Amino acid sequence: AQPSAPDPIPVPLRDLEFGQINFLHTTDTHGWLAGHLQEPSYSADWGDYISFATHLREKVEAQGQDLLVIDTGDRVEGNGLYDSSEPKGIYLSEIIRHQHIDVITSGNHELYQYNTSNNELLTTVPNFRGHYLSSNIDIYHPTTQELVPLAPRYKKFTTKLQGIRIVAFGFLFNFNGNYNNTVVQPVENTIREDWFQEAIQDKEVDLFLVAGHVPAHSPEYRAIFRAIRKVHWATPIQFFAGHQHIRDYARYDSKAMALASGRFMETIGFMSIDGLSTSNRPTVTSTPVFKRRYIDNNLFSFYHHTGLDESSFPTKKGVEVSKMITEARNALNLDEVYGCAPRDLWMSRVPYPHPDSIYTWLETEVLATLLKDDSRRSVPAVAILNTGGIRFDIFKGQFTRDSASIISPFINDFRYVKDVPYEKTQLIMDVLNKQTKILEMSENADALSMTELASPDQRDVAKHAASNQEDRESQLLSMTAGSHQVPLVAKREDLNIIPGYTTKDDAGTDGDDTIHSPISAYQVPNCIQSLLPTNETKMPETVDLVYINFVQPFLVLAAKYAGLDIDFEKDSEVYMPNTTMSDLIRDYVEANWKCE
Ligand SMILES: Nc1ccn([C@@H]2O[C@H](COP(=O)(O)O)[C@@H](O)[C@H]2O)c(=O)n1
Repeated sequence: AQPSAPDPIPVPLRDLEFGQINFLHTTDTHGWLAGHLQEPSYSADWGDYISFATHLREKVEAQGQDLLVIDTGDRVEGNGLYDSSEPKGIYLSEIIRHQHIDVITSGNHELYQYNTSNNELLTTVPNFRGHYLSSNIDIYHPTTQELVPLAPRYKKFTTKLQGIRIVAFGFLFNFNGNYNNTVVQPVENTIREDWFQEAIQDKEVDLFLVAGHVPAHSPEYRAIFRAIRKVHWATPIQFFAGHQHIRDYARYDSKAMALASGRFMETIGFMSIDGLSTSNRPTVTSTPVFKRRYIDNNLFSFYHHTGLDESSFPTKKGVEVSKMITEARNALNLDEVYGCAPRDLWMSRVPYPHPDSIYTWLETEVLATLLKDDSRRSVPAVAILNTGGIRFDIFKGQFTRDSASIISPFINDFRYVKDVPYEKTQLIMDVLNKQTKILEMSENADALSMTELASPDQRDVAKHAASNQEDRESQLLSMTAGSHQVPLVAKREDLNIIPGYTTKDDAGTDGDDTIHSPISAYQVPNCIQSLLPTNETKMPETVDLVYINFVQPFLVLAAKYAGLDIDFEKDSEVYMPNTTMSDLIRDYVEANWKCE
């Protein structure tokens, strides 16, 4: 772990149940390779994970079993270790490559920016040659301009000890926010292509492995499941899922399961399958047994599951990689303190609006006091921010350079359109926040869903809110299938049961390795707004409609619904040039949150 990482708290744990084939899975790590430096439950780093995988491999191989390591993308954007170097990510790929990963895929975040996808093609794919799969992404090669697959579409391989024959794919969900140097083909079209149909015709297969940056419960994975089942009615299929930032497990039939392993290096997913029929060991009965576990990413869990301790656990490589992370963090000055947060500010642990909601704070403090374009000083404005642009809670205490990247990593500009009737801006806000269903039924249904404006785990909170009438009234949900954060060391006095993930999934409520008490999650809107200046006594007739540029495609639709004829491409201009949300937050912290 990193030198400043808090020690994990001893807690009651459920064991791993090993099988013939075992998997470790990460997804949506978003640069958090140092682990969580303010939360003991998730305080192990990538070096510890390397040691953990090494020991587990030794342990299962000693029993004649196999272990595969999977990563399903969104390794970038979301932490100072990636976002605060210039260019971004100069340390990250070098650190990640030290983990042996058997199947690795791309997420949507690898494709938002031209440089990120090129770096994927020119660095990460070669680093994981033979393991990186890309079934539905093509890229215009930066030198030849030729459209080429980002990586091989699929592979067939056999496991080291048992020779289990696996056909593996690597998918991305139907993403359309990529920069125009990449092409993401919808999954439903990809599975009609000859290469995919040929791959699934193979009769010499013991297991299909579908790794992807695709939610476990999703139309895309359903489609792949159906396509494989049309040809192989009984061959086991193991899906590895991501993107929604939640712990989740989907059961498609008795031989096809999907595991999603959370976000931000909080969770190491574990999966085992026993009773596979293989060419070496054909079995006739065979309904294989699938077991899943969501491991809290900390050394207490790692020691427990490997049966090792402080002195026997660290491997040479693991220690070296932890050191590389420390050095990178130092070089990037990630511990530089901008100020001290006087209290916790939560994304979804409190309702919105609320004095402890990060969104209320942004509206009433940060945007209200700092969002001003010099050339538009005298003009009132309505500023719109998508809640998904904010990625993490703020914890009471030191707010560092790292915190700024963690809270708001994106390089989104502010833009504005002038002379928009104030009333219309409120209609627009209504559409962005409330009219999702109408928009989804419209002809643009495939293109945009307003829920993309919110943070990914909110889709899960919304799902549970809709299915739980009682809780709906208060919008309070106990932590069920979802993600969300444990408030640091909020330890209960009675037992060592600390708040955290209490996952409910298709296999029940016993998936988490750590027995936690639940925490709450509230729904928040897709977008929030601030009227500037805030001391206006009466509502202005017209305003500058200011927005973060990620919102623009959604605004185009919402403005149409509100009866406005705005050509956002032509009529909008940059507001506060060279300023991002992260800059505003940093300025606010420096000016207002002094450390005692
Ligand atoms: N420039 C960006 C990019 C993304 N977002 C928000 O993040 C969501 C996607 O997050 P995942 O980690 O699940 O891929 C997206 O839907 C937006 O809400 C953003 O605000 N700005």
